Order: sequence, then structure tokens, then C-alpha cells
Amino acid sequence: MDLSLRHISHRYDDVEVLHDINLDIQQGEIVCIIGPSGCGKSTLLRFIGGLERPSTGDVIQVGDAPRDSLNPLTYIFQDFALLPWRTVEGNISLALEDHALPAGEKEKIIADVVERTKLTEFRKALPKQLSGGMKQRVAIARALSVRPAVLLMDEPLSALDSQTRELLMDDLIDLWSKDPYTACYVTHNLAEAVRLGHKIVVLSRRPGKIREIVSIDIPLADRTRLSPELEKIQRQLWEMMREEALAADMELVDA
Ligand SMILES: Nc1ncnc2c1ncn2[C@@H]1O[C@H](COP(=O)(O)OP(=O)(O)OP(=O)(O)O)[C@@H](O)[C@H]1O
Repeated sequence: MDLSLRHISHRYDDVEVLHDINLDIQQGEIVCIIGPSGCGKSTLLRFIGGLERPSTGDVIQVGDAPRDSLNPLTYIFQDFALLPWRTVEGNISLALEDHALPAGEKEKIIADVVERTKLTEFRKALPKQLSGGMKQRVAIARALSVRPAVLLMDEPLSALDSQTRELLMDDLIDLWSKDPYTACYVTHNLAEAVRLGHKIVVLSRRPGKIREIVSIDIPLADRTRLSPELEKIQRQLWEMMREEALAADMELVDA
């Protein structure tokens, strides 16, 4: 299933937040959305996930979600959103409880996703026993368990320290390499965008408009942290955003 965003504009009262966003998200690609604070990245993601509707424009689903998808549009948030009294497998099973699954299917799905996210040994652990990185792995496993057509990730790594972020990026790349998923990934972090994005959508400051879409055709598995090519793209992105990021920062200070 692809997604097609057509002429999305939005106002909150008299403030125009997004202006005429047109974007295609194709099956199997990771699309990163970057832009200065307050430019409407999370708002756009909420429209894509159907949590809110834009003032004008549409998010069109092109083609069908996979037949076995239990939740075609699935979020992963920055704060992990785990229930503290449930174990790792209990948190994952939460996403499956509203679905009538054949006998044994839930167990099979959980075994598969904990294995893919390297959590097999931690199935019985409680969130308080886990590091931030492990908690986010649980959130990723939970999201994968419903076999989403598109993963919607809102700053999924920004609560983590830089080393853990690197490890989780490796995991996201590894998961994609084994079974390519489709994702829309909102981030402030340009290094994450160039490591993970097949396409990077640069939004301008309020109202958020698409300033540029940068495609990177280096295979994800070949993108190393210190690659000069990625560093160059990252610098170009920063040049594009620098003044607007500064202006957004000043606006927050003045508020
Ligand atoms: N429910 C709402 N009601 C009114 N204004 C809102 C609402 N949600 C967001 N906004 C405003 O819309 C603008 C865009 O917000 P949004 O959170 O989408 O931006 P963002 O680019 O994700 O920001 P950040 O990078 O700081 O997370 C901001 O000015 C915000 O204050």
C-alpha cells in the first residue's frame, strides 16, 4: 500500500500550520520528515495516521494493506508508551488483544517479533527493568506485531542517548533489510534522517510547506555513520534549515 498526500493544508484557528503538502510514500520506503520546531511535522503525521483531519486536502491510500495486516497505520512514539505493570510480552500482546486470531497465532506473532527485535530473553521482564533502548525495542516489536502497512514514527529515538540511538538505528536498518517496511519518520535529527531515509522531506517554517525532497539512493545497509557522502548531504540539509531553525528558536524564546 502506498500513501498519497494531496494538497494538505491546515489551520488551527487563524494560524496556518501547513500549506499545500503533496507527497507520495511508496511501499517499502522510509520517508523522513525534517524541519524547524513547530513547522507542523507531528501534525502532518497525525493526518497521515488519520488521528486528525486536515482543513483541506486528503491522505489517499493507494492499493490495499497486506491481507494479514491488523492495523495498517501504526504509530511508534518517543516515550515508548508501555504499560509499567505488564511484561515485555504482555505489552506486545496488548496490540493483539482486540483481534480475533486463530489459536496459537498470538504466541507465534509474539515469538517472531521478540526474536526480530532481540528481546527473546527479556520476554518476562517489566519495563522498569529495561534500559531506554530496550523499551523502545518493545515499542517497535509491538508495532511490528500488527503487521502495519505503514509505520508512523514520531521522534522515536529522541529520548535516547546518542550511543543507544546508533544501536537502534542499526536495528531499524537490519529489520528493514530483512523485511522492508514502509515508514514515515519525523525527526529533528539530521544524522538519523540521512541514515534511515530513502527520501527526506524538508519542511519550511510555519506554515510548513515542502521546501525540498532529497532522495538518497545509497542502500541503507551501506550507510555507515562516518560516510563522507552522508555527511555532505547532512551539511546540505543543515544549510537549508539553518536560518529557519534559528528563527524558530528565537520565536520560542520570545514567546
Ligand atoms: N491541537 C492543536 N491546537 C492548536 N495548535 C496546535 C495543535 N497542535 C499543534 N499546534 C500548533 O501547530 C504548530 C505545529 O505543531 P507540530 O507539533 O506539528 O510541529 P512540529 O514541527 O512537530 O514541532 P516540533 O519539532 O517542535 O515537535 C505549532 O505551532 C503548534 O503549536
